[in-house]
Parts: sequence; structure tokens; C-alpha cells
Amino acid sequence: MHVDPNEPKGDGADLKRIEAAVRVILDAVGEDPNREGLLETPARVARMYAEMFAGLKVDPGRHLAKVFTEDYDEIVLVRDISFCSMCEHHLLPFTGKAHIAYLPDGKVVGLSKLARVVEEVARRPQVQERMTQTVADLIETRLSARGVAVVVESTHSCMTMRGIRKPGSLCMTSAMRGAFRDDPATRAEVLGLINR
Ligand SMILES: Nc1nc2c(ncn2[C@@H]2O[C@H](COP(=O)(O)OP(=O)(O)OP(=O)(O)O)[C@@H](O)[C@H]2O)c(=O)[nH]1
Ligand SMILES: [Zn+2]
Repeated sequence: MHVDPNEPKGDGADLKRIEAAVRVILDAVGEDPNREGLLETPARVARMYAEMFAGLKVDPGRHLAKVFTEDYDEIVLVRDISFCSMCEHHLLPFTGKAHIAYLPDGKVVGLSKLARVVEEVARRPQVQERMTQTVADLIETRLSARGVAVVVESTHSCMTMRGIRKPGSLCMTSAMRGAFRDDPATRAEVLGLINR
């Protein structure tokens, strides 16, 4: 099969089919997809969806494969990891911050890798609850952590721009595993650090 090296890469997404669908949508809302300002729009939107959904084709857990043996068994917390995901109900963005803490069991991971996991898990159509749990599951299983706490706070465009239209509303979700779930003092400690 001939592959044009200049053809935009869709990271697994079918750009041509997305383009065709966007043309249909423009037409259906009463626009003229052939007017000058909209000519390139279907291709732009196709690239945008490929980027926003790039996390569908990858295993975000691969970032947790490289670990460092470290004699440290207290909380590791990376706070304020910004992300942009897509609500699967309206295909509108929800954006905010994720906070990730874990209790290592003899091995720690590079701090940036926690942000890489969030970044990739975010790039899927989903609900915030599932995103929160997916991140927690990956860290718990790949690091065999004694505890994992994931707190996500975000603004859903589908609640601010349309529908109920409540700008400023914030949705918070959390997934607590291991000691953070079972031990109230450990849970209180991590929530104190996240909320500080
Ligand atoms: N639980 C949850 N709900 C979400 C998330 N993102 C969007 N929603 C909600 O999904 C729901 C979809 O409700 P529907 O009644 O099927 O759709 P709708 O008529 O567009 O709903 P409205 O937004 O109330 O106008 C809405 O209440 C959204 O606020 C999310 O991450 N988690
Ligand atoms: Zn929505």
C-alpha cells in the first residue's frame, strides 16, 4: 500500500471519515461547508479529534514500567496536574487538575510519569469518574503501591456553555485505594496535603 509521508497522521483515527462527518454536521446546522472560511475546517476538526482521543490507542500504564528502588515508604504526591478530557455524553471538554498520591512499596516512579499517565488517560471520551478510577487502577497495579489516592477537580463545558449553564461549577471525584481507603488517618493526611 502506498503511504504518503505528507498525509497527516491520525494516530489511529480515520481522518477522512471524520472530515466527511464534519461536513455533514456543518451542512445540517445550516452552514455552507464550501464557503471560504469553512473549507479547511473539516480537516482541522479531524486533526483535533485525533489529538483529543489519542489516548484510545495506547496503554498509559507503560509510563510506569521504569521504577527506581528506593527505601522510602511515606506519601508521594504530585498535585495540580492540569488536564483536558472530553465528556463522552456531549463531546465537549472538561478541564481541570488531577492530584495523585501513592504509598510506595520499595519502588518509586519518576514524578513526570504520573503526569504522563494523567495526560494519556485524559485523551479519551469518558466520564470523570472513570478517568479518576482508571488512573488509580494503573498506579495501584503497576507500582504495587500500598495506597493510591487520586483526586480530580474539573469544569465541564457541557454544564457551563450549554444545558444548565452554570459557569464556575466544579466537579470533584476521588479514588482511594489501599491504606488511603482503609486507614482514616492516612486518608486525612493525604487530603490535607492535597487541599493545602
Ligand atoms: N456523572 C457524570 N456525568 C457527566 C459527566 N460529564 C457530563 N455529565 C452529565 O451527563 C448527563 C447527560 O444527561 P442527559 O440527560 O443524557 O443529556 P442532556 O439532556 O444533554 O443533559 P443536560 O446536560 O442536563 O442538558 C448530564 O447530566 C451531564 O451533566 C461526567 O464526567 N460524569
Ligand atoms: Zn457532557
